[in-house]
Amino acid sequence: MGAEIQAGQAMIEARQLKRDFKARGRTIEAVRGVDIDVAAGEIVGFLGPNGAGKTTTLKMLTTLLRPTDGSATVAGFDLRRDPQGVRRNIGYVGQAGSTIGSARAGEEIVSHARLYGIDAATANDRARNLLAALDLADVWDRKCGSLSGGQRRRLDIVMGLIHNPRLVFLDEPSTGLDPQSRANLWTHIRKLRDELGTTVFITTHYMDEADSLSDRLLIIDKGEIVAEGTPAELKKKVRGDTITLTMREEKDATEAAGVAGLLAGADAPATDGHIVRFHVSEGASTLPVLLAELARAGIEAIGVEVNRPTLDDVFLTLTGRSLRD
Ligand SMILES: Nc1ncnc2c1ncn2[C@@H]1O[C@H](COP(=O)(O)OP(=O)(O)OP(=O)(O)O)[C@@H](O)[C@H]1O
Repeated sequence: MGAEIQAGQAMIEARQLKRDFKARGRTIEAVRGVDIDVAAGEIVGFLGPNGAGKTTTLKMLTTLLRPTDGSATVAGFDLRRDPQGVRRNIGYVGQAGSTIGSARAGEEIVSHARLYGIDAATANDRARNLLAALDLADVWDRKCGSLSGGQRRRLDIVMGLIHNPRLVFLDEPSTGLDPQSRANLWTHIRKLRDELGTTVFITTHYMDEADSLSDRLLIIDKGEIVAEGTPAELKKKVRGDTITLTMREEKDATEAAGVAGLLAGADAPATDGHIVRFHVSEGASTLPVLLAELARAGIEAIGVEVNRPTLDDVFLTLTGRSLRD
């Protein structure tokens, strides 16, 4: 048995967790030995570009995939020695969702709870409480397929929490939702932590989601953790502002990058099609100089933006690439 975990103690402690895949005679090092520490009661965002190793890591931590190497304790249970213990004490909400469209929401949750050996009366009580907590009190008799995208995602979360796990994994929970439903989902995830004390480990490739929802972030790239800290701490790593120029022609972008690279305090500009992006220590005072230099070179920008540092800039600074790539 794993001991009861108090707030602030380790809920996930992974050491050098590694997973290779063999495909067509090649070895793909999907996760190259990551250390992950999550304390009880935290909301931790796991952020990285497509193919970085988020899902593979999540599958290892939830016992769905065996690590090639390394060790982990999850919710107080050893991943290798007691995968059953891990499974019983975590919730997992995958990308695909777990509800059947033609089933009625209340019955669906109760039958899911019965799979965990929870008696019908307890399952009923818990289902009603969780539905109320996620603003779904009136969907009990509704068919799952008739719910909105946001409601259905929250219903998936209810399913993942029905056995009272202390730790829940959410794999890209807001993918496909409109901005308003996404913001609403974040409010509910925060409420889960605040009211039930649930530890939340959430994968996402949305920077705004990672930024506004997470207490702490882990950024993964090419199977390795490249940064870790609160969103504010990470953004402090990036000094200055980002200037983004949109040019009419791709060849203008190359020329504009040449001009921008000569400005005082500018780093090496990155071009992407018609777009040129670079950092300067102070955007507002650099802008007039930049526009004058572009005019002198006979090139005109059709769009100019100055932005404060984002998590994408953190990633760009660390890896030289954009998270969106
Ligand atoms: N079963 C598999 N067989 C072979 N290669 C795999 C397998 N699963 C994942 N990979 C590879 O491992 C790497 C990491 O994939 P993973 O799905 O963990 O990334 P991800 O960060 O979750 O990406 P996404 O945001 O696209 O879901 C990728 O190069 C992927 O192609």
